[in-house]
Amino acid sequence: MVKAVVLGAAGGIGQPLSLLLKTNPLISELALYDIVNTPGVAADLSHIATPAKVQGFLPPDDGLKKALTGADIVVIPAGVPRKPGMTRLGIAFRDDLFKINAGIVRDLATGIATTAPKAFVLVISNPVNSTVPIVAEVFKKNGVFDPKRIFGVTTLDVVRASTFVSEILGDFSLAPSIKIPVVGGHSGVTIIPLLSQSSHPLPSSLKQDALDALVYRIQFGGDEVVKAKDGAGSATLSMAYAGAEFAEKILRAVKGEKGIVAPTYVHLSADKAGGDAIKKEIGKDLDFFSAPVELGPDGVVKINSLGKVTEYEQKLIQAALPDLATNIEKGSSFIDAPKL
Ligand SMILES: NC(=O)C1=CN([C@@H]2O[C@H](COP(=O)(O)OP(=O)(O)OC[C@H]3O[C@@H](n4cnc5c(N)ncnc54)[C@H](O)[C@@H]3O)[C@@H](O)[C@H]2O)C=CC1
Ligand SMILES: O=C([O-])CC(=O)C(=O)O
Repeated sequence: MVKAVVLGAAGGIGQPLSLLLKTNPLISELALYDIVNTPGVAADLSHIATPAKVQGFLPPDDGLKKALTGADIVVIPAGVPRKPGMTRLGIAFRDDLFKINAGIVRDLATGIATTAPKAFVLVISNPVNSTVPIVAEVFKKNGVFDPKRIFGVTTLDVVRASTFVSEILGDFSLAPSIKIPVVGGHSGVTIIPLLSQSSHPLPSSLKQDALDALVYRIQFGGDEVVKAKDGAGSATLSMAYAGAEFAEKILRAVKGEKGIVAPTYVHLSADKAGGDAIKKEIGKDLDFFSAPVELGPDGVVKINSLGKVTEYEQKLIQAALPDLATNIEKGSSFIDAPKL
């Protein structure tokens, strides 16, 4: 029996993500929580002939607690998305996104820490580089922090890398089999695609400016969608796909499947030796980093090395570090200093 919970289940990501989780045969119970509309979304999904029993919950009558009771895996796409002109973190508009989402994530994390502290927590809400540290701090405050069980979902960057490389290779049918580690964090220059390790090498004729453009497209893929949606939000459907894919990997690992590895943004103490090795590779003592992580029944088994990186990729890593450090500090200090 596996109970999955979606917090923010009525939103742009929440609805298609809940649909995909409802169709996952590994899930037997699906609880949908949001501040609006979950009874309708749950009723709708509950007619689908798959095993998961679906229920919707709202804040009144302890809805969050009821949704989370007995949870094995909790996915959090709650919060506001970007509008054109906003970035995920930083000054002005971006601070508005952080301010709102930081408080939402803190409150939801408190609910998980007090009701389902052993659940795997998958954080989608932006800015991921800061919201994951918020969850970690809340768990520490409640004395239940287990770094092996808290994940920032960076799968959309991995999915985009596969898709965009398939385009360059001129064969979309390759997209599902192209594997590229994308490491670092989840915003702008903190997104580091290690294209030299692609399972399907880029053409040797690819010029430097085309490589730069590809890296830029992976780092700022979110902007493409924000612009195209023209005020109606950011990526939702591709994110739902990516979130469901990552959740499925966790569930397969829990069931005992071995050798499942996925890039994800974790606290580097989740595997002390592996985490220390990453710190050495990047040359900085960061608490969080997205690295290829081997998953098992209790979450993180091993944080894998970044492997052989080119000089170009080492520069991308170095360019990411200042932002990452600032983002992590911003999230971590939010719990101790809630006044912004
Ligand atoms: N990690 C990633 O790769 C990605 C992350 N995102 C982020 O995901 C988040 C959600 O995006 P969308 O679904 O497009 O937004 P949305 O606005 O369509 O949906 C958000 C949902 O959260 C709900 N919500 C707000 N406060 C809540 C609370 N306290 N408890 C429970 N639910 C609450 C809202 O009612 C709404 O239904 C945003 O922060 C966005 O930036 C988006 C795309 C990719
Ligand atoms: O760009 C955004 O704001 C949403 C996001 O995280 C993405 O699409 O990768």
